[in-house]
Amino acid sequence: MLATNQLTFEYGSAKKFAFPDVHCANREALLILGRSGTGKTTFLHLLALLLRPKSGSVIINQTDLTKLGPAETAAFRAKHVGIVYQKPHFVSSLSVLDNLVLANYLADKAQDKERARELASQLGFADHLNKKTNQLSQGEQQRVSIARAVMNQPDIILADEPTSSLDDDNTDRVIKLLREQSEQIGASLIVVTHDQRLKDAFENQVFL
Ligand SMILES: Nc1ncnc2c1ncn2[C@@H]1O[C@H](COP(=O)(O)OP(=O)(O)OP(=O)(O)O)[C@@H](O)[C@H]1O
Repeated sequence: MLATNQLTFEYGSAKKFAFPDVHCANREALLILGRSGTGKTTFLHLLALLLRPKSGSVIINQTDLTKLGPAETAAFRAKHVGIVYQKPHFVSSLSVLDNLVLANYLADKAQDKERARELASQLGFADHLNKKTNQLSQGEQQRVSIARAVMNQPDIILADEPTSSLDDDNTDRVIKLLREQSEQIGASLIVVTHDQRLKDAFENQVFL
């Protein structure tokens, strides 16, 4: 479960944001829509406490993330939050498999190569596990990114514009995979996007 309460943020005094309150229960999905520049990435980064709000709270399960110190926040995020970034960030010197188990390492968990292989076959990139990530197409990298986000069975999955560079077929596929994965592990799924194609795929929507 994720809930926010009266979140505000500033990039200096010229750029101020007051975000609407959002709530997303376990197994629910929420689409946050907004045009370019309305603060979607900023909002997603506040939900993951990658940015610290000026005021307000971010509650995940029973924990108010804004009350945690930096080290506790990083540990909480690694264990409980899976993030699919707008542009996938991988360690380019590592294989796809090692990029996946890196998520275990960062969450202080045992490396689970079996789960990585299982996710790779579910998400359709099992043949690429030993390749470097830059040898994969954009659509394949996006699927690896989803697998990495769910490696630790997080409570919350946050996805930033996961479909903006994909064609219609891959867009449908990525949204289906995100929804299936979040339902399988009982997570809350929050997607921020300007991609109007996603409007029909989500019942719960908030506009920034
Ligand atoms: N580090 C920063 N310092 C100052 N201003 C910033 C910074 N990051 C973003 N902004 C500004 O804040 C606003 C919101 O940016 P943000 O990236 O959150 O928007 P967005 O809705 O995700 O946009 P897009 O859909 O184009 O990715 C923009 O006007 C941007 O220029």
